[in-house]
Order: sequence, then structure tokens, then C-alpha cells
Amino acid sequence: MVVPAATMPAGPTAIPAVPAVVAAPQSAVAGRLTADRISKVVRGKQTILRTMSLVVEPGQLVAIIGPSGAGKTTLLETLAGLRPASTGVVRRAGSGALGFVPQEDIIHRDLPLGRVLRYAARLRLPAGVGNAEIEEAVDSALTVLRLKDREKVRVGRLSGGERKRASIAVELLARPRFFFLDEPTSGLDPATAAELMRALRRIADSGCTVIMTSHNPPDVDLCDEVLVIAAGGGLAFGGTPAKAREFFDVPAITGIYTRLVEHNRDYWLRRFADDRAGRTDLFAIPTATSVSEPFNEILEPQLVQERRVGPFRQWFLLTVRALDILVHNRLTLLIVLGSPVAILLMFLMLFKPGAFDPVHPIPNTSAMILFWIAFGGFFFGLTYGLLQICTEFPIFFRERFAGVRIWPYVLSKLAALLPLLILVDALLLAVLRWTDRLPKGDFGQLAELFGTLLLASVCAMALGLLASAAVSEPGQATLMLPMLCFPQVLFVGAFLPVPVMALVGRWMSYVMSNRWAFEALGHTAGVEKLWSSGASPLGAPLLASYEDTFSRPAWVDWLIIGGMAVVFLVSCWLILTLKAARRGGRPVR
Ligand SMILES: Nc1ncnc2c1ncn2[C@@H]1O[C@H](COP(=O)(O)OP(=O)(O)OP(=O)(O)O)[C@@H](O)[C@H]1O
Repeated sequence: MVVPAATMPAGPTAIPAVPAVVAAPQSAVAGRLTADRISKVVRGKQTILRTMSLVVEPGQLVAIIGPSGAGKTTLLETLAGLRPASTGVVRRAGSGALGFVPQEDIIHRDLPLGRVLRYAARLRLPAGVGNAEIEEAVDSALTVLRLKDREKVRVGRLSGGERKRASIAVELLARPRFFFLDEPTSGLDPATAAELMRALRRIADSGCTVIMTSHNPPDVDLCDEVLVIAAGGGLAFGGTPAKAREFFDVPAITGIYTRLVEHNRDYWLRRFADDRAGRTDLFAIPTATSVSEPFNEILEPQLVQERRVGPFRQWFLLTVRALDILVHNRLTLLIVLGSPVAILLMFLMLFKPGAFDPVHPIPNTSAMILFWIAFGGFFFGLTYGLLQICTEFPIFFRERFAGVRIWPYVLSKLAALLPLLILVDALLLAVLRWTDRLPKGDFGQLAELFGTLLLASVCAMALGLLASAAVSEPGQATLMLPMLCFPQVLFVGAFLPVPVMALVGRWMSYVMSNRWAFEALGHTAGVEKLWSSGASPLGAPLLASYEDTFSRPAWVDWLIIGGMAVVFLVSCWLILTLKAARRGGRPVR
């Protein structure tokens, strides 16, 4: 099945252009994968995959082995279409879905397994697939992976082996024609690894072409073929496990690793080429044909042939799933709802009632109350958003590859957390108003204060989502928290009014969403009138230092805050798009 590059028939067009000689008759068989003189060069100079060609037949189970860093994952991702080859072409013949299980878990841990599978099925199966078919797909995936009795168990409670099988089950839902797995047996005990390999064997026997990387020699004996990658990305061998032992002259697959370091890469690449040249019976060779037929038309897979679930439906499913995850994670929910309550209690302990008394106001306390309300809304929004994306990057990338769009994904995060923000913002204002820490205006005034606070929280959540998309792991997002919060305290104009700030500080204040929220709250609360006409001697000088800060109607500030939220969301979308493109996360078309 493997063809050393040197033996590939040369086409009229030189590599790196798409080869002109293609294996039309062989590749036309549905389920056959043909890699024609592929290689991978990164950063324009570092070759991590040396030119190789191979054919994998439908229904074969193939292992890619080799030392750490040899390029196994790179080869797997290139064959799957997640990463484009620098030269050559990969063809997967026949329509149907494509499954890819990366090394990381690609399922949410907080939900029961059955539910995870049902959401995945609704997102991945074509639009219009009914509930009965969804149930059938879930049931069949659970049965093949021997997970039927674990259906109601939370994924986080599954053992490592069960979790790995659960990730595979998610990918099986769409009944892929090609299935790629990156080290599916890593970290598993020998018995669990063997059970997993038997499951993969069953999947391959059902007609699916399965290619996996492995560091576990016993896995190889259950495979039809093995590809041995030498350090530096060269193909040192390809053929059956028995022939591999014979080629490397070792009694067991483990010995191959020792043999690989006894000679350099070029030795093995040359030996494999020589050995194959004299024994053409050993390996299938893509048939050299003329280029009369354009291969794209007949050989390229039509993986996204069926009608995908539309963006609105995707948004709806992702929102419901995000809410489901939140509800199932009681501790997170407790923290999310409990921290605003704790902060509210602190406000009540700190601020005396009556700061907004029209006759005897307490001007500086009223300014501080308004600032801390604005900052509270900002903080809730930011912290809710900050861990939403970076904690599930592997899931995001995998689902992106399966066709989930980025807009529905980002907006689902916003939609799922919006009810919580409404709840905590309303609670904050209602309690402060009820305990005489806000002006006793009419309902319209309270509604306007709420509008400002909610908008400020949503804007902060958008900022949190942007930061979450930008970092590469959750630890970095947590470290960003002070950096995002401090300026929203210092440059808002509450502790030092904007008109008396240094010039750079004043510029900085323009990009603080909290400044506009604070000023809108001050306008709605009527602080100008309160400070100028109240009995407090502090009112007039305080107002003088703020100048016309609170004169603008609230809707002007709303427009500014809303604009910032849009900028944050668009930036978040852009970053995720770029990251997905760099990861090759686009659906294969
Ligand atoms: N985008 C990239 N830029 C630079 N180097 C890269 C890139 N992708 C992979 N590499 C390098 O290519 C080599 C092969 O990486 P790969 O992950 O494919 O190896 P592997 O055989 O799967 O390793 P392991 O068995 O440890 O998982 C490594 O040295 C890796 O650092």
C-alpha cells in the first residue's frame, strides 16, 4: 500500500505543483485514501514530512508509528485534511463524513454521555434528520464502543479509557467513511488499550478506513498495515505488521524503535526504497495513468455534500448545550450566582443608606455607589466570559472542522449567559434601591439604570470572550483578569474625574466601557441636580471637578458601549477564524 517517493511515476508537472499523474482507477474506489508525493515544510524551511506516497484501501486499519517528534501527528492531520500538504495531494475517494479524534478529549465533561452524543448528533448530522434517526445513531455508536451502560454517567466520571471511547463515539455518529485517531490508546492500561483496538477493528471491518497514530506496539498487531516514520519525517517502512518485523529483522514491533536509532534516517529510507523495488508484490502502487481525467471531479470526497444544519439552528443548539452544561455544573453555577450576592452584601456593609437623599445627599458616597455598580456589572460580565472559550479549544476546533460556524458559536456563549447577567444586575439594583442606596425615582429611572448596567455587563462579557479566544490556555486568561480590570477602575473618572486627569489618562478613559457606564448611571441618577441643589457643602466643588461629565443623555453612552461590544465580538470572531484556519479547522470541501 505504500509507495516510496522515489518509485512514484514522475508527472509532467514537477512537485510542488499538484501532480499531473494521478491514480485514477484505484482512488475511485469509495473509502480509498491516496497520498501522492506529499510533504510538509513549516516556516518556509523546516521539513517535518519528507516526500512520501501511499494508498490505504477501504476498510483497512492502519497504524502510524515512530519515535516522538517524528511527524506522526503531522502525517495524520495531513491525510485527514486538517493541515494542507506543502507539496503533493491527498485524495479520499467517496462521499461521507470524516471522523477525527485528536489526542485531547473533545467532549464536555459536565454532561452525561448520552446527552453529549445527542447534542453532537444534532450538530453534525444533516439538517432534517429526525429524532428517531438521532436516537438510532447514538444507540449504534454506544453499542459499537461498548458504552451502552455508561450512557447516563457524567463524562467527567468516566474512566480514561471510557472517555477516549466516548470521544470516538462522538465521531462515529455521522458514520464516517474515513476515521483518523491521534494516539487513541495513550495513557490506557494494556487491557483497556486492547479493548479499544478491538472496537477500532470492528469499525474498520464495517467498511470505514481507519488510520491512527500509536506509541503502543501491541496496537500494531491488530492492524492491517503499519507506517513507520523515521525521525525527521521520512517514511521508513509501510506494509503489514509481519512484513515490518521481517524488514527490520526483529521478533516484535517494539524492536523497530531500537533498530531505527541504529542507523540514520536516510539509511532506512533508502533501504525501504530498495527493498520495495525488488518486491513489487509487497505494496500496492498507485497506477500511473495519463491525465486525461480531471481527478477533482471523480475522486475528491464530497464530505459536506449533505445539507448542513443552518447557522440559526447551530446557534440554538449551542446555546441550549451551554445552558445545560452550566446547570449540570452545580459548583460553577453556585460561584457564578453566589459571587454577585457576596459583592452585594459588601456594598450594603460599606455604604450608608440615604446617599441620594434630595435634601441631605452624601455626594462622594453617591459617586462611589454608582461607580461600584458599574464596575460590578463589568466584573460579572468579564468573569463570566473569560473562561468560556479557552477551556474548550479542542472541542471548538473539532466542531469547527465538522462544520459548526464561528458566529453561532460566539453568540451562543452570549445568549447562554445573558439570563444570568439579567438576574444578577436586576438583583443588584433592586436590593440597592430597596435599601435606600439609590435615588427613589420612578420605575422609568430604575429601568434606565438597569439598561445601562446590563449593556455594560454584556460589553464586558464580549471583552471576556475576546480575551478567552485570544489566549492559548485557561491559565493565561486568569492572569489577564487584573490587566483587564485595573484600567477600568483607574481611568473611569470615579476616583479622579476625567477633566482633572493627565492627558494620556484622559485618552485612555475614552476606551474604558466602564467610564461610559458610570457617566450614564450618573446622568440617570440625576447627580448634577442632587449635588448642586442638596444641602451638602461637598456637592458644588465635586460637581465643578466633574464639569459636564454627567450632562449627556444615557442613550449616547449606550451607543458607545454597544459599539464597543460589537468591536469586541467581531474581534473575537476574527481571532477564532484565524486560529481555526491556522489549525486547518475549516470543514473539508
Ligand atoms: N506548525 C509547526 N511549526 C513548527 N514545527 C512544527 C509544527 N508542527 C509540527 N512541528 C514539528 O514537527 C515535528 C513533528 O511533530 P509531530 O507532532 O507530528 O510529531 P509526532 O511524531 O506526532 O510526535 P509525538 O509522538 O511526540 O506526538 C516536531 O518536531 C514538531 O515540533
